[in-house]
Amino acid sequence: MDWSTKAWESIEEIYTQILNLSFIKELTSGTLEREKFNFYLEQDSIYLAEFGKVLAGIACKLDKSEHRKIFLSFALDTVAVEQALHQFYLQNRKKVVEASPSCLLYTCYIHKQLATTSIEEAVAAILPCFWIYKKVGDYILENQIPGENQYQNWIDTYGGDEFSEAVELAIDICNELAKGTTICNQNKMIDAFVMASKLEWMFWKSAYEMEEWPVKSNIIYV
Ligand SMILES: Cc1ncc(CN)c(N)n1
Repeated sequence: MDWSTKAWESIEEIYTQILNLSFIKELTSGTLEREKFNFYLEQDSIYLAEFGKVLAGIACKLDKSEHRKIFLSFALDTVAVEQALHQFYLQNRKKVVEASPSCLLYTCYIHKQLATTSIEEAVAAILPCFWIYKKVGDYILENQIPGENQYQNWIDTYGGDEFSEAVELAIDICNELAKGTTICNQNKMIDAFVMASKLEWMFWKSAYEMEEWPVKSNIIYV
């Protein structure tokens, strides 16, 4: 069994719980309140900015030039496509938004992986960002009720064939890196993959709840 098969089997339950989230159910039916979707997109813009930096950082650490090129293209293309999607829905709204606790936790986690763990673990930590979104996009495409859905543009970005190519490349690189490393490190890669998958679940849950910080501040800038 290759590394990615074991990794996906390790998160089957988390994935099922993602599909059962109200956010995903209402995105599928198109009934998700726009306010919750906008909250999600604003937090996702913060997430994607950090995700892009981590992808570029991973590229710098990869030994194979082919892998480096792929990660640099992820940093440029994939993130650009997603940011364009945000502009479509938010019409370049320039609201200053603070990262929610879950968003901050997730972005700090992927930066921590890049800064303090092996390159294999760092790559494993970003794989759920690709793979879970692809699965969720396909799931929504297959299960949505035919007709107008105000979130169709979002659904089409992740479901269907275009995003698949990037996802397959990311999975293949993980498998190749896993093959070239120790069993112990392969297991650490699984841990990173599982943790990032939990953080994906939290990110959607926190968007639906429009998560706030439990303590407020009254910042006075100079
Ligand atoms: C939180 C999150 N995770 C993953 C993706 C898809 N790259 C995203 N846009 N946002």
